[in-house]
Amino acid sequence: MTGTLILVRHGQSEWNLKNLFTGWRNPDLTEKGVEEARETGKALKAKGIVPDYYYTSALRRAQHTLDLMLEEMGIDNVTITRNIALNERDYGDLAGLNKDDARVKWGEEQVHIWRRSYDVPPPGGESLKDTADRTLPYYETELLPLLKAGKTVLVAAHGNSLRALVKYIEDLTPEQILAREIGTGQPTVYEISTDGKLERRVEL
Ligand SMILES: O=C(O)[C@H](O)COP(=O)(O)O
Repeated sequence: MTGTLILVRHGQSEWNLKNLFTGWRNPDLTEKGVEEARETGKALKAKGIVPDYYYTSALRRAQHTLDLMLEEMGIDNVTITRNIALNERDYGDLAGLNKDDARVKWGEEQVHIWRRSYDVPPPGGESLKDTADRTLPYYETELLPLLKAGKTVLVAAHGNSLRALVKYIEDLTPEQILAREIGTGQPTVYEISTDGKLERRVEL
């Protein structure tokens, strides 16, 4: 029996809307973000998916996304595990800055390197590799045993913590993962075999 892993990026946040680097800062969802989370919850419900376990980060936008999805799925009274291992990449000194202002200040190329290189961290923050170094051990110790046992696990998290997981699960190169954008509210669904390997990606 395969396990099912559902990864969902939080809906649009107030800082996504304002085009600000967010990282570990803690804005909530916009109205559009609320709607995106609800739509994803409805899509999972329509597929008859009922998760056994629920995980999210320590940040409000991901927690709120999960709560809204559960509401749409008609699920309540479940245990939700929150852990900073699933937090967004820490954007360090860039957090709170406008992404276009940062391009003017440091140049398009430098900002692109900070945002989309694999192992160059922004000043005072984490690279995608640093993010993977906390996200993957958590996946391996907490989530993978459940998936190997055939459980369905729902994770509401962030663009870059999810990118770290997607890279590992799909065995992508740094170049491949950096070209992969995960939209707000977007689900990625995998079936994982009893030996912990990716069996297939499922389109919702
Ligand atoms: O933290 C942020 O600013 C965003 O959620 C992700 O930003 P990115 O697209 O620059 O990686």
